[in-house]
Amino acid sequence: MKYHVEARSVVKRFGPTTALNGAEIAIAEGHTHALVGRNGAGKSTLVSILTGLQRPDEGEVLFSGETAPALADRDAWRQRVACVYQKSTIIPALTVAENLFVNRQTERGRMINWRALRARARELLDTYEVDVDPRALAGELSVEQRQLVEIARALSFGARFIILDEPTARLDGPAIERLFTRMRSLREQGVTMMYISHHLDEVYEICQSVTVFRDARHIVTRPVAGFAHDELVAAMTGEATAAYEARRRTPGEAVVLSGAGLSLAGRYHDVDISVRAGEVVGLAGSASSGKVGLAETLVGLRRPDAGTVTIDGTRVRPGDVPAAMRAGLGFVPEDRHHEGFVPLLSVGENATIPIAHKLGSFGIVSPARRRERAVQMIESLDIKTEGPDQPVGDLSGGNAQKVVFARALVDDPKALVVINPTAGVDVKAKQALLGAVEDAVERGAGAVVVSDELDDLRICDRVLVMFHGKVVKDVPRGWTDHELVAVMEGIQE
Ligand SMILES: Nc1ncnc2c1ncn2[C@@H]1O[C@H](COP(=O)(O)OP(=O)(O)OP(=O)(O)O)[C@@H](O)[C@H]1O
Repeated sequence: MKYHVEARSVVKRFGPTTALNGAEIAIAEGHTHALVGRNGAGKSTLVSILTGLQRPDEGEVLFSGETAPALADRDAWRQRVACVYQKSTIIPALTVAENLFVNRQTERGRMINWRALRARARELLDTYEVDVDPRALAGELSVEQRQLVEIARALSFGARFIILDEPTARLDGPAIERLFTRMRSLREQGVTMMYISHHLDEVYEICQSVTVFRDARHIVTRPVAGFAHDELVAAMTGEATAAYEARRRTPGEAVVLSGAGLSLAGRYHDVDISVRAGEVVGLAGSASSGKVGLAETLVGLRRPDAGTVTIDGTRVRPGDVPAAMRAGLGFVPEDRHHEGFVPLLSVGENATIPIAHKLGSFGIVSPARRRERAVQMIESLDIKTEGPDQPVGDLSGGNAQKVVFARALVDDPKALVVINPTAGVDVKAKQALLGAVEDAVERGAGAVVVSDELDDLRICDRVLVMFHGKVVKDVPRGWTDHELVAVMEGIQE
């Protein structure tokens, strides 16, 4: 078989952590090949090595049988491989055209000709059938449009190998389908792709072959056809894993979180929501439904144009996160990179921010108590880290998400709001996080779970479905995927 890309016996260490330990991958020409594994298995580290951003301590990378270029030769790497990361590399303050030609605007030292730049951008976008205005500011694009611009930019350097690192994590159902259609057409044109995802159903849908990494090593490579789901999960986790069983409970009477008459222009209109102690309420809907905006209002990240938010009996000042937390809120934001954690602070410091005032007298935090609490959280959420002193910025994506979760739970919240709580976490960790929400609810909290994932919504006692900024249906437990999706897409009320 002809391999487009190979990594052989790759070792990569970060201090005491061995992120890759003799890891291998070989991707056949023209294949869409999945790379899966638990959080911290070494997938992103392999991506950084396959894209020439990091040098392996041992081992080698080959493209079409030839040794990879020197790290400093960025152009040579760009011609061989492109990567669409979950986190955008697009510069929001620049236009689409500028982003497409960043670092290559001037040819032979000439002044930038803006008109020509836009025309070239238009041509490039047309070639790859991307319907985006080259004059638009990149920061105003949707996640989907931004990814398409990144794919077009990647292909424009001539790369025939694209890595997609969790590309669907922030896309809704229809956008995922459109991405898959595009991937199929790229494959027909002979483009080779490596696809990283924690959604195994996507792996079965779009990939032909799959490689499993576990604990920094290659475990198996097989065609996806005939690779049973249970077997794949067992290869990832090293053991048989049963499906998560949502628990049954009877919600109490007391309302612990409510929003009344909430409106925010362009997002949602005149919404009432009320969550009782011991109850999990889901919020579902497409990207334009307003569900994330509503949740962000409940936690104080957004100030509504009208309406009130009450947490555990306290009417909180709109748009004031600390006030909401003082009233008893714990939350997991949508974008962990912005509002979730402080990368330079340690795991322990991040996880205990909300209780800093309780860990010592006179506002001075006792390091021993912080450490003790942090160690408890690391154990209970199974966070893969060197220890509480490691900066969160060094953790793998899924493990950083668990730290954000730890922070949300550390002060025993009365009201818990989690937005796409399991984004980027592996199958087993997903169960641990959903279990942690159910535990908090059993201790008397009320929770709101906002998610694009039907699996996350299964723990909900009821799901409020939003469509174009309105709550259109209150769906009790027992729904089927098909029924819920139909309501979310506005097909059925
Ligand atoms: N810059 C770094 N400094 C220290 N440790 C690091 C660094 N980058 C990665 N690691 C460690 O290497 C290991 C592998 O991380 P990597 O990000 O490759 O995992 P992953 O498989 O991509 O996980 P996820 O599914 O959570 O994204 C982890 O234990 C991580 O903490």
